[in-house]
Amino acid sequence: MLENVNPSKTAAWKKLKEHFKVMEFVQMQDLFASNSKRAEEFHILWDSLLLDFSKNKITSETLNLLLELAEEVKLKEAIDKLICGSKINVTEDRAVLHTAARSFSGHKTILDGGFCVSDEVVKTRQKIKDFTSQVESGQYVGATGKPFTDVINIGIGGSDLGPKMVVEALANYKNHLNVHFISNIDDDYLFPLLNRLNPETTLVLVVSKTFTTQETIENAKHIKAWLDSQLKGEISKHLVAVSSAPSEAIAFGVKAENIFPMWDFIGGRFSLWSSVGLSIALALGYDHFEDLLKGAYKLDVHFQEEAFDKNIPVILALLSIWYNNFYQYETEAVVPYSSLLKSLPAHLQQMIMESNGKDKNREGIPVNYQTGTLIWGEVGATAQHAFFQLFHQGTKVVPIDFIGFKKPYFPKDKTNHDILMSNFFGQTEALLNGKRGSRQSADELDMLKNFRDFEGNKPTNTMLFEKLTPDTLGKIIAIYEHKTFVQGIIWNIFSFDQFGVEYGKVLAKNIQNEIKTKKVSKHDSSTSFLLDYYLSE
Ligand SMILES: O=P(O)(O)OC[C@H]1O[C@](O)(CO)[C@@H](O)[C@@H]1O
Repeated sequence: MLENVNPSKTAAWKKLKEHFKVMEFVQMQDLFASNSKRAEEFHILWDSLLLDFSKNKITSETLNLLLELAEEVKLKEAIDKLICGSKINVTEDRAVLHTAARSFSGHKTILDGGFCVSDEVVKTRQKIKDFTSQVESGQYVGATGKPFTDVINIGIGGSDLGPKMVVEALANYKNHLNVHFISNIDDDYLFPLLNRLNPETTLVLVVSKTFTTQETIENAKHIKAWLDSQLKGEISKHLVAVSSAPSEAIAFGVKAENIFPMWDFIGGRFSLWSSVGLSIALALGYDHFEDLLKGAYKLDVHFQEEAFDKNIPVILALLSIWYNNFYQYETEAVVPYSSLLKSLPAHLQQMIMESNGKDKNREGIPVNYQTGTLIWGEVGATAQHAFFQLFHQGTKVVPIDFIGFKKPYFPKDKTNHDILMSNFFGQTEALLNGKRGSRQSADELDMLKNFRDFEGNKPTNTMLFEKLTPDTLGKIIAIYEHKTFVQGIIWNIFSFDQFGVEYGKVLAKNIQNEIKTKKVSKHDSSTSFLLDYYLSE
């Protein structure tokens, strides 16, 4: 069990509140002016990742108090409990072991009842490896004997966002298999895709932990019917399931040997490291999938062993707490300077907001402080030309994570990469320093200067990696997973359930029946009004 500590009652929180009164109007430019070694003081260099967090509204006192808070909420004990497989997902009575799915420590994690997670992980990795190499090599073929060229991954939420993001991000590592992702129920997307594909050479992965998620199952039924109508022969060769409900998958028509396990100790939004990552292995080849896992594993070791003041996820989480709970900034942005990472913000949205969007503490009592960061973003430099204006001159402050790479994938000519990265550095500089004395000519109106000048003082973290590789991407994702975990611990909430979104699914099912029978039962007057209008001819 996790300790139950109300963060707002801790000594550190009280001291942080007092300290905030001093810091609230401090200008970061002044902090830099008074300390020429600020960047040296506030950075972490680990495994060729440089995190510069000096452009934040902190002093060493702020950091020490935040670290005190981490101690008071017993963060170290919580991390150990996470990694060793304690049942910290209390509301669902489960352990939380996504780290075990990417562990290479050789350490055996045994659950109550004697189930050896590590043996199961090793067995599953081998199954993924064997299947992937058979499909890649053309040894495993479809109903008409042809090798596969395309793979459709049907899944939603964690069964889609993570794998899709990784496959896109590592496009330069791809093999000849084209992997397509279907998540929404949307014929306008599904039909054109199926029209483009040849059923003879299309492999279908139905990825659903529960095997009951409506969007996934309806899409799967539709695609199965498409295979059935177009192919003569054994269409089960085209069907693979990733699920913790094998009997449902078999009832659907998947052969037992084509079912890959999902375990209840890995939440959907943390599952890309497990069989849910089968689409990743198929798209990139197993070895690259394993490199991704190894990158995340290295970060796990860093997270568990490094002192908190040099611990990347811990520092990022503490800064986020500082802004969320003291400055009361409501959102955070993540801006990766690589077009390949365009789906990273969407993956992080599910991972962070489904985890920490909770208003009750671990005793079930409403919290009296803010939880759950709102996260959003887009790739740089595109984002600069979309919403950065508000970052620079808006009334809202949005702390931003800048993620960049020293080298591009194709290193021959760095010209464009250098331009991209000049923007990366230039933006954080402008956000820090703002702009003063903008009058362009002697006779220009003083008034115009007011519009061109801006004060800066906008916080950013800069994460500079060597290159976007599977190993690097594994680290990036794991950093945010652990940052999310740390925040959940500090906020004293349960980060691994999702009852709200599950209830939404139930209501949708009821309404679907009403639409089918055209009989609207009792809802609030707005919902009834809308349904009546929807059903009217
Ligand atoms: O894998 P499943 O069971 O189909 O669930 C898909 C997604 O639905 C959710 O339960 C809610 O969106 C997520 O947590 C999960 O990733």
